[in-house]
Amino acid sequence: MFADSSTTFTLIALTGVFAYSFYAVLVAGQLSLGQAGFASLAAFASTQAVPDEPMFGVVPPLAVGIVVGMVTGAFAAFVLGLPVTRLRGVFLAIATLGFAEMIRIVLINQSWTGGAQGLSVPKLVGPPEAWIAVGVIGFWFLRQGGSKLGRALAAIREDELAAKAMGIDVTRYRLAAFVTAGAVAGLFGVLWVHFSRFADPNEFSFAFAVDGLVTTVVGGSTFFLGPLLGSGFFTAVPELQRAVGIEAGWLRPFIAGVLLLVVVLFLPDGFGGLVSKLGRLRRWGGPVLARGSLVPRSPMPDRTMDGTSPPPALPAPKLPPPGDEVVRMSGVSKDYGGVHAVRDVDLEIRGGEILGLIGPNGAGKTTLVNILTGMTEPSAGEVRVLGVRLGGSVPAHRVALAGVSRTFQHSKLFERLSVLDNVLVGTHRVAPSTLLRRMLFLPSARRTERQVLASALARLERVGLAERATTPAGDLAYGDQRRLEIARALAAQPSLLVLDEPAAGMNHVEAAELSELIRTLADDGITVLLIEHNVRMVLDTCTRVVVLDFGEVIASGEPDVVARDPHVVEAYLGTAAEGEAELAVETSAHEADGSGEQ
Ligand SMILES: Nc1ncnc2c1ncn2[C@@H]1O[C@H](COP(=O)(O)OP(=O)(O)OP(=O)(O)O)[C@@H](O)[C@H]1O
Repeated sequence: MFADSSTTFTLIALTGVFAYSFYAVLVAGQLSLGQAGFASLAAFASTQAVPDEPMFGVVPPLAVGIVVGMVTGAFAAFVLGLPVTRLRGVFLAIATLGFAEMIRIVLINQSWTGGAQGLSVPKLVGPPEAWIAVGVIGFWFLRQGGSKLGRALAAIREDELAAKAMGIDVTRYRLAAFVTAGAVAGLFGVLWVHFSRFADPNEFSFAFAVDGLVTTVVGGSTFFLGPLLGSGFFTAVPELQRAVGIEAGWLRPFIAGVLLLVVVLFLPDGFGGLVSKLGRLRRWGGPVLARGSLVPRSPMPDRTMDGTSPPPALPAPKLPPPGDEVVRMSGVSKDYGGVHAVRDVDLEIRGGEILGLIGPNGAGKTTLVNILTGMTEPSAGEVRVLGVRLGGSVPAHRVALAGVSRTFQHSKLFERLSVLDNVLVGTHRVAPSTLLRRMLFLPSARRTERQVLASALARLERVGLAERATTPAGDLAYGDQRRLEIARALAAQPSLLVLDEPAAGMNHVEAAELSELIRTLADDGITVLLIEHNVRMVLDTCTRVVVLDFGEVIASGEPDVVARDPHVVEAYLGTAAEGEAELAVETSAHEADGSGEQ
C-alpha cells in the first residue's frame, strides 16, 4: 500500500511510536498485549473529536485528536490496569489480549465506527508529524531512564521483592507504567488512522499487537533507542525486498522469527542492548551514547570520581535516639499449615542496639524477619516497627519507607544491573523525584542527581566495593554480593538495618571485617538486627542476643551469658553434628582468647 521513501520514513516513526507503547511496560517487566485495544479506542475517539478547522482558530485539528486520543488511551489503561497489573507474566498477557479483542469486537459492532467497513478520515500526518511524535516519546523515555521513576521500574523488572524492600510501591509504579503505555498507544492510534486515512477496527488485531511486541523485544526493551531500532529494521526489510526484486511475503515474518529466537536465547536486552553496551565502553574515552538513558545501566552522568568538589549530602532522616523503642512484637505466631514456624514471640529492639538472632536451622529466624519487615503476615500477635503498626493492610514498602532496610538470606540483587546501579536503587527512600525536572533540564535535577550518586558511591566505599562500581552485580563473587546487599540497604539511610545471614559465604577475615563494619554502623546510630549462623561473629558483634528454637524464644541477654545458657547449648546439641560442633567450638574459642578474633 505504501511505497515511496517518504512513506517508509513515516512508517518507521509510527511503528516506533507503537513499539514505545510496549517499551513503556517492558521496562517494568510487564508483558502486555492490550496496546492494540488502547490504540483503536483512541483512534475512534479522535475521529469524533478532530474538528474540520483549527480550534479557536489556532489549535490544529491533529493536536486536538492527539490530546483526546492520549487521554482516552491513558484512561482505558488506568481502568484496565487497576485489576490486571496485579497479574504477572503470561496471565497479564492473556488478560490484556482479551481486553484488546473485546474492544475490537465492540467497535466492529458500532454504527459510529463504520462497523467492519471502518471510517474514512482526513490525512493529517506526514513525516514531520510522525517524527516529532517519535522524537518526543523517545526523549521522554531517555529522560525517564535516569530518574527516580526509571530506577524504580528497572528494579521492579529485575526483582519485585527486593524492590519492595527498597521502599518501592510496586503496585503504583506498575500502574504508572501501564497508563504511560496506554497514552503512547493512544498517540499511535490517532497518528496511524490520520496517516492511512482510514480507521478500521479490524486493523488493531492480535497480529498487529504481536508485531509491535516483537519489534520492541528485538530492538531492545531496556534501552531507549531499542523501539526505534526495531521499527527501522522491520520497516526497512520489505522495502529492501522490493528494491532488490524479491517478492517473498514470508521473508519478513521469517526474519522476525529468527531474530526473536536470537534475542530470547542470547540477547535478553535486544539489539539495543548491544548498542547501549557500546555506548558504555565509549563513555570512558569519548562521547556518551547512552548517557542517562538506562537507569541503572548508565549511571555516570555526574560522577564525583572526577575530582570535582562533592555535592552536598542528601538530607538524612532522623534516627531514633538510643534506648527508644524501634521494634515491639507481642505474642507473635506464624503457622504454615501444621508447621509452627514462630510461636508466641515477644521481642523488643531498642535504638542503638546490635541485636543478634540465632537458632538452629528451621528455628524460625527468617520467618520472624519477614514478619518484622512486612513481607509475611503473622497468624497472631501485634507488631509495631518505628511507629508503624503492621497488619494485613500495611505493605512491605511502607515498612521500608518507615526506615527498615534489609538484606536477604539468599542474595536478592538486581543481577543484571551494575554494582553502582543497585545502590542507586537503594536510595529510593531518600532520593527526591527528578522526572519532571529532568524533562525540563532544570539545574536542580542535576544537583539532585549528583547528591544521589555521591550518596551511593559513599555506601560502596564503605563496604569496599567502589572499585567494582561498573561491574554487573551478578558477576561479583559471593562474599562481594553480600557486601553489595548491605551497601544497597545502607543507601536508604535506615533507622533499623536487618541483616539475614550476611556472613554466609565469607571467610573468617571477611566476616571479621563485616563485624567491624556493623559496629561502626551502630556507632553512627543505626540499630542492627543480625541473623547469623556464625555464632562466634554474633557473640563478638552484638550487644544482645536472642535465641530461637522451634519458633520459640529460649534465651535472651548479653552474648556471654546466652552462650553459657544450658537451653541454648542443648538446642544446638539437639541438631545435626555440624551445628553442635559450631556452638561448642565457637563459644570456647571466644572464651579462650577473650577477643573473638582468630
Ligand atoms: N513459606 C513457607 N511455607 C511453609 N513452611 C515454611 C515457609 N517458610 C518457612 N517455613 C517453615 O517454617 C520453619 C521456620 O523456617 P525459617 O526459614 O524461618 O527458619 P530459619 O531459622 O530461618 O532457618 P535457616 O537458619 O535454615 O534459614 C521451617 O520449618 C520451615 O520449613
